[in-house]
Amino acid sequence: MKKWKIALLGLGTVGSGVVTILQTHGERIRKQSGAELEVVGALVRNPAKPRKVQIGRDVLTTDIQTIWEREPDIVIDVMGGLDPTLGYIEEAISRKCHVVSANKEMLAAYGPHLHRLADEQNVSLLYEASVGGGIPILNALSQLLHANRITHVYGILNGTTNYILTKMEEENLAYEEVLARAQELGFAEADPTADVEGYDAFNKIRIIGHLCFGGKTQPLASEREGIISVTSEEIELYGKLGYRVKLLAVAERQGNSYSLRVGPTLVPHSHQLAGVKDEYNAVFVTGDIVGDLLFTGKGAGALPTGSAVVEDVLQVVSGRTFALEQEEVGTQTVVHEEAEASGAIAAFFTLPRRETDSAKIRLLSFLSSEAGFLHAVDTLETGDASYIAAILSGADVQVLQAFAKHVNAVLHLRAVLDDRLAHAFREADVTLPI
Ligand SMILES: NC(=O)C1=CN([C@@H]2O[C@H](COP(=O)(O)OP(=O)(O)OC[C@H]3O[C@@H](n4cnc5c(N)ncnc54)[C@H](OP(=O)(O)O)[C@@H]3O)[C@@H](O)[C@H]2O)C=CC1
Ligand SMILES: N[C@@H](CC=O)C(=O)O
Repeated sequence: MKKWKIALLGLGTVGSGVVTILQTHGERIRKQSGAELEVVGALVRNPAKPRKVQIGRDVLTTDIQTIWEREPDIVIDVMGGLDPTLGYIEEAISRKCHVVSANKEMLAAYGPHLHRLADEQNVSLLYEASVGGGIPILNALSQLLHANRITHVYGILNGTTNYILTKMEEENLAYEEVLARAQELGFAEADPTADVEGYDAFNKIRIIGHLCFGGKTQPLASEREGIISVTSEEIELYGKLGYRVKLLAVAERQGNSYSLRVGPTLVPHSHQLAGVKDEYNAVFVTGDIVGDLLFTGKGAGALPTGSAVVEDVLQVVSGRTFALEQEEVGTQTVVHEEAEASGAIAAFFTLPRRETDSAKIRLLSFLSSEAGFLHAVDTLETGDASYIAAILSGADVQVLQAFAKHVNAVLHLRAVLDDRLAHAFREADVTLPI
């Protein structure tokens, strides 16, 4: 039986999950793969820190040279970040180590570069855990959908924000409280700003973009928005209109180019993505031959993510690697507002209490007659403010923004994922809640 020496870079949430799986499933892994996996080193910052797994003190090191001296066959990056991680991974490849990584930040920025180095050294590079936790989405895109041209990918790709949005809606908990819980559960990034401001989901959709549309593209950050502006009042009002707010990541082929976008999006209660709750992720893929596919599972946490890492290690043992899409398409950058101008858009207005009822009436009357085609509207009053939620087609974003300013309202615009609205255009009959 061939022995494979493994070095872990990092032994936190995911690294501990990997070690746990190797310990609990070692016998099964040996039988299934015909390989003996041995952890010969684990790079950490603080070797004295209590660990969630039993591991020999001599395995831990703070010195990368010690890792190289142990001559690993496979290096697993569960450490995260760009610096010094990228340098370590370049070094690992130059030493002809196979690489498995969970590090979406690094792969979104340097995936094509690392693929080139890995190809030159003829080693495997796999990173299933970087997108969708335990869901085998990248293996499917990279290895099982070659004949298909992927036309769309819609995903809930961040467990932390999906957990926050779910708990805000179902348990009426405050944003800060749920974020703290997500951190305790090990879902959130070291700096949770990456989760709540949409950078993490953007990195993941960018990695999907490389695999579906090729690696030579540089999308702009202006297409990314997180959930920090989403309030419980907004969730409640859109809920009354039949929608759930989800942080959706979208990659879409457009002719010979494609667009990437991340933002809070209204998903109708009847849509499969609306039922994806807590830390679960889901990826909706459309191929030109196969049609629609839906992948779902836990998108964060030690064991789901550890499972993806260990399965990648077994792919390495079988001689497999990920491959980028070969048919390059150019990139068309779609700015958030433009993306929505052609279809439906959701507008959420907050009017401070000091504004008179007349501002609310003017706003409702503008929405019903001048702002575009109004599909649905509802209002909510609290001690502090009045809220108006509207779903419109054919609205001019600049006109909406100007009118909001005119009546001293704060406006948040959201994308809407609802094919039914195209058909409902000019058929709906909306009664104003005045
Ligand atoms: N948590 C999750 O659910 C998921 C995480 N990921 C990704 O997996 C990676 C790891 O995440 P996670 O396990 O949550 O992170 P943690 O913060 O829990 O663990 C990071 C580990 O890396 C070590 N480390 C960090 N920087 C250095 C450094 N400069 N030198 C040596 N060791 C270092 C830490 O050492 P020490 O323990 O001594 O501090 C720790 O063991 C990240 O890329 C993350 O984005 C991907 C999918 C899901
Ligand atoms: N912070 C990430 C962890 C997994 O990628 C998330 O919440 O999804």
